[in-house]
Amino acid sequence: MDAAQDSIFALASGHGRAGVSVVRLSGPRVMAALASLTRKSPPPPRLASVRRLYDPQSGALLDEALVLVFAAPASFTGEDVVELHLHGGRAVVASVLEGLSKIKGLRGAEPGEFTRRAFEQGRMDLTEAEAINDLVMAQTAAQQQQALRQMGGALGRIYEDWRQRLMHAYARIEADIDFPDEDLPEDIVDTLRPDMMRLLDEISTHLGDDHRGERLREGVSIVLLGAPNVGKSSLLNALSKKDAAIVSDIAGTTRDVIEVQMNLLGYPASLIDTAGIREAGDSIESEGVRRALDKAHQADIRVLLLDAAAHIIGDGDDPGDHAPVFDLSHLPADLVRLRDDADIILLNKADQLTHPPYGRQPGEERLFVISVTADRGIADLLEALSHRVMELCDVREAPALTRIRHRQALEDAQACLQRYMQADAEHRDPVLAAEDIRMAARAVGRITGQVDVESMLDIVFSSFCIGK
Ligand SMILES: Nc1nc2c(c(=O)[nH]1)N(C=O)[C@@H](CNc1ccc(C(=O)N[C@@H](CCC(=O)O)C(=O)O)cc1)CN2
Ligand SMILES: Nc1nc2c(ncn2[C@@H]2O[C@H](COP(=O)(O)OP(=O)(O)OP(=O)(O)O)[C@@H](O)[C@H]2O)c(=O)[nH]1
Ligand SMILES: [Mg+2]
Repeated sequence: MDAAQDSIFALASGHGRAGVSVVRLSGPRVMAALASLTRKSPPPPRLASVRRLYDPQSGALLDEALVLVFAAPASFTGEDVVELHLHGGRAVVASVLEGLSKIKGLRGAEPGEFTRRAFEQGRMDLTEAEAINDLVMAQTAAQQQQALRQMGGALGRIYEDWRQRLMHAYARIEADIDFPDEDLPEDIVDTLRPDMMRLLDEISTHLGDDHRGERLREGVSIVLLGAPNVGKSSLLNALSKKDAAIVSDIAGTTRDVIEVQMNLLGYPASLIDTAGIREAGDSIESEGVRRALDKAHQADIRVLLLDAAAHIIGDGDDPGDHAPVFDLSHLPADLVRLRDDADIILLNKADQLTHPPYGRQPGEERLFVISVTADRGIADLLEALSHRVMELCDVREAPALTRIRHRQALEDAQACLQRYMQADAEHRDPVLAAEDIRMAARAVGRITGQVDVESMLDIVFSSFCIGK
């Protein structure tokens, strides 16, 4: 039996205790399955109906459920769909899933298999299917908005427009090769050049978005770095308002990477605490330092923490004195090596200074004096971080590119078009020009799933939840 002929089922709602749990079924056998579960004729499509459910083998009563039927093709998958809205709970759900697995022609669904069927039935393109998963995974409002835009087809329409223009150009070159028009000496490849130039521009602009859409989908990483004992874990806990990391006055407390998810003004970030960087005492700590540096290299935003008292020249002991002057010249060697101008620098434990100048330092965009334990300067810092996160994933030209799969396909298309543009007019072979355009069209078509996708569907849908 062809896999698409199987009927599938899965728990579509969350696991565990719940008010209602939804088990969804899709495929040609689901109406028969419903009959053997309810021992009654099915309710009419789209009319919510209460039914007792029985185990198809033992006949034991399993639940009193709300049943919904969607007849093909007017359903989410385009196939016959049955939904069982169960009294939530582990035993009820388990017994119903168990009952379903005893019915011939039915099997548990793979991750993303419902949405995959919707794609295979032509109810949506691949970018829309991916957006459904993004919507499920969305943790913040901005991610939700981006997923909804893509789910509505905004991204797919751009790619499909590009593919159509390429196919059109390809057809014209092919026609010219097959039926050269002796009266028109104008070279078709030259004629198409301005169009293809414009298309190449559009693709390049879309690619040159600094990964904003991808970062919005994945979240911005903020890594806290510094020598042991400077207060990195304390800061993680303060910013996230969670007791996520162990704090102690023993240098070398944190040895592993600790990550908390944050929602900053609707934008997603992961805040990452790391082991203090120093010549490590033992092999566990040195592995911790290695992981810290690893995270530092992948970070979107690096926050370097220093002990304010250790980096000060004259701390303004006399009340009339100027603000203290900080000297950042003696940082740990590893920090010096990776530091750059975009890094945020924090001078912590400023409560130990006589006249601490809390907050952002005048004339310095990224230098903050703070005290985590005294809660000074933290609100300013959070605001600055939020602003930076927003900058990093605020898509100016919506809809934006949202995943590496799309980026790679567009880079392929871009390379083909560049080859087409660069070909010397004198020595151009129209057959090769046509091939460049055709390859560009194929690359773009892979994004929406127009061409060449069978081999990658497993990869695309495996990151989905079971039941979606
Ligand atoms: N209970 C339940 N809630 C759900 C879903 C579901 O499958 N079941 N969805 C998914 O997981 C989403 C809704 N998606 C859906 C999309 C289309 C159709 C559907 O039947 N479409 C028909 C008829 C449209 C109409 O009535 O106007 C069609 O397009 O032909 C159903 C659900 C979110 N909430
Ligand atoms: N006075 C003062 N002490 C602080 C401040 N922030 C943190 N501390 C203390 O400094 C010590 C070390 O804090 P942690 O947050 O564990 O430091 P860490 O940078 O994570 O240290 P490692 O995990 O060892 O790298 C603890 O005793 C904290 O209470 C501060 O602003 N002022
Ligand atoms: Mg720590």
